[in-house]
Amino acid sequence: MSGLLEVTGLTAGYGGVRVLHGIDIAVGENEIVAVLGANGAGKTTLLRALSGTVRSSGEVAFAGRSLAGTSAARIARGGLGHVPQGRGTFTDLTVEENVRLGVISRPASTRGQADGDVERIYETFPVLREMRRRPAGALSGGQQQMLALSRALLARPRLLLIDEPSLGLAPLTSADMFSVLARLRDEWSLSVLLAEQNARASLKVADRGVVLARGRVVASAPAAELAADEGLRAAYLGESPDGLTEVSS
Ligand SMILES: Nc1ncnc2c1ncn2[C@@H]1O[C@H](COP(=O)(O)OP(=O)(O)OP(=O)(O)O)[C@@H](O)[C@H]1O
Repeated sequence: MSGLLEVTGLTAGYGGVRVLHGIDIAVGENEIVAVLGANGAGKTTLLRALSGTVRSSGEVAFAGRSLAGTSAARIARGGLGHVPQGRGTFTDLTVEENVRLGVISRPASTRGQADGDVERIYETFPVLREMRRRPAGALSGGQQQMLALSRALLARPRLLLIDEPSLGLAPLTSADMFSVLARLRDEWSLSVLLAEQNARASLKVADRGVVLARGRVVASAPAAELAADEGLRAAYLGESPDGLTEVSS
């Protein structure tokens, strides 16, 4: 598997307080990698550091190029999309206006195909077509998450960084959300780096998982292996050893 994203020794923090202490992580082409960890482990900071929205040091290579010193805008245009926690939809704008905001981050050479991609998005998420003239604030939480994903897709990313897509969603909606990610990976030829507290559900769709604790990688393994490791889940993911208590998100 070729490494689309290769990160070595990544450190980052806020105002002089270091939060990430030398992270190594890789994502291959068409791979879904789940970054797991309890509250405050550093998942969000890792995604921010990769998208250039938090300053970091260390080596980050994306599609064979170093991202050192690259601005957040260039990183986005270079194919690394970021769907932050909280979705960031503009509730007064219509669904379609929100979707089309993604065009701004598109490489200039692909702007001509934007209409075709909007159509493809509506094929992927028919409910967004039905609601396209409605304000985004009228959508449910799960639909808003689809909208945030759509906007990111319109920027034509090769890798999507997605922060806690299941946050605040009812369990069934959140299960749908994870299966949507697997579909997007296949239909849009994407790789996905997913930050999640919901270990069990995210490991069902992920190929591999990486567990963070206090800003360090404490485990990295195929998803099935991590899912079966009850001791690890109890130690770092807040689940009971019998595996019956799912982490609430
Ligand atoms: N903007 C910020 N300014 C200062 N400290 C921050 C900021 N954002 C996060 N932190 C701190 O960085 C550490 C890691 O937080 P981060 O949000 O990356 O963890 P997380 O694993 O994503 O947790 P959560 O699931 O709660 O989002 C925490 O100690 C947090 O308090």
